[in-house]
Amino acid sequence: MTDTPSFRSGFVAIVGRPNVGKSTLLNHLIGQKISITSRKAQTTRHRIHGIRTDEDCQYVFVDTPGFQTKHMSALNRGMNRVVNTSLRDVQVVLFVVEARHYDERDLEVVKLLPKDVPVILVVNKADMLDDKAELLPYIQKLSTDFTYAAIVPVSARQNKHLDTLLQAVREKLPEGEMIYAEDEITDRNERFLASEILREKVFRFTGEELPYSVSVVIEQFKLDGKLRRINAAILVDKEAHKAMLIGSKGEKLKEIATQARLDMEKLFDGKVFLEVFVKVRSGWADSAQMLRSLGYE
Ligand SMILES: Nc1nc2c(ncn2[C@@H]2O[C@H](COP(=O)(O)OP(=O)(O)OP(=O)(O)O)[C@@H](O)[C@H]2O)c(=O)[nH]1
Repeated sequence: MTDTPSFRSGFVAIVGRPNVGKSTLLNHLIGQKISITSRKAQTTRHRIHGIRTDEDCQYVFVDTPGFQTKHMSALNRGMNRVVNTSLRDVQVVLFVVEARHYDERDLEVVKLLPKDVPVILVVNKADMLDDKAELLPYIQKLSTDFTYAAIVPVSARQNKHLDTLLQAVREKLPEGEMIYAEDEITDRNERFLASEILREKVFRFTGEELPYSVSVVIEQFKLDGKLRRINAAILVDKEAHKAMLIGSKGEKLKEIATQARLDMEKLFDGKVFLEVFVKVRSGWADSAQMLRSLGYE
């Protein structure tokens, strides 16, 4: 008698301090770019579900924002709440750290790890170690801070050992039916994806000059036949930031909007008419109402 493995499914949260590679990991695990990565820390501010359906398992990933301890504005407090909330209803937590750097910011996240949900420690960027023998003592050190269900070194960027990771996750998921239809990749709509793309361009074209409090709001998203008409606002908290974004003769904003439009057209597979405004909103990062309107509860 052959023993076919039973189907398993469940929710998996990805947590870790900024810049450890959570978005990269998610993208590679689900094989499609839905969450935007950037070299600038903390670009992921929303929960994103990514779904991977294999023959014997469906993984529903929850991507949580980086855990920011440096600037505790209302925005960041909101983000910490998102981290907490997203850990409550999952079956497995992936705690991502870097192969080389482990500091007090990682320990802040350790404090949030649930005791009643299996936590798998994902040691990412293993490709950065010249000598792989460094891994073992490093892992030993990390495992004294928490009782992990498994520890898996990977390279998200190079797609290394992701199969091992998926296997480790599957073992911890309960037997059950598919949660989402097979062709659903993300539960985020085009409006959200448009704002993510624009936000990525803002960070890319302004480098380190702009603070993290910059935000993007899609004010209008209309389908006009096959054309998508999108009006977006980039919210900044100082006139100086507005000038920085607009650039001399509006060159920078034009470049940002053009690159964003091209990416949107590729993703939506259709023409996009994109208008982008820059607005100054003083003290917005501390406005509870603003947080709500951006989807943070
Ligand atoms: N060398 C190496 N770099 C990686 C790997 N995975 C991610 N990176 C890089 O690390 C940087 C941060 O990656 P992200 O995926 O944006 O990190 P994140 O944890 O989602 O960051 P936040 O959104 O700030 O929380 C990017 O420049 C990635 O290309 C990896 O396996 N190896």
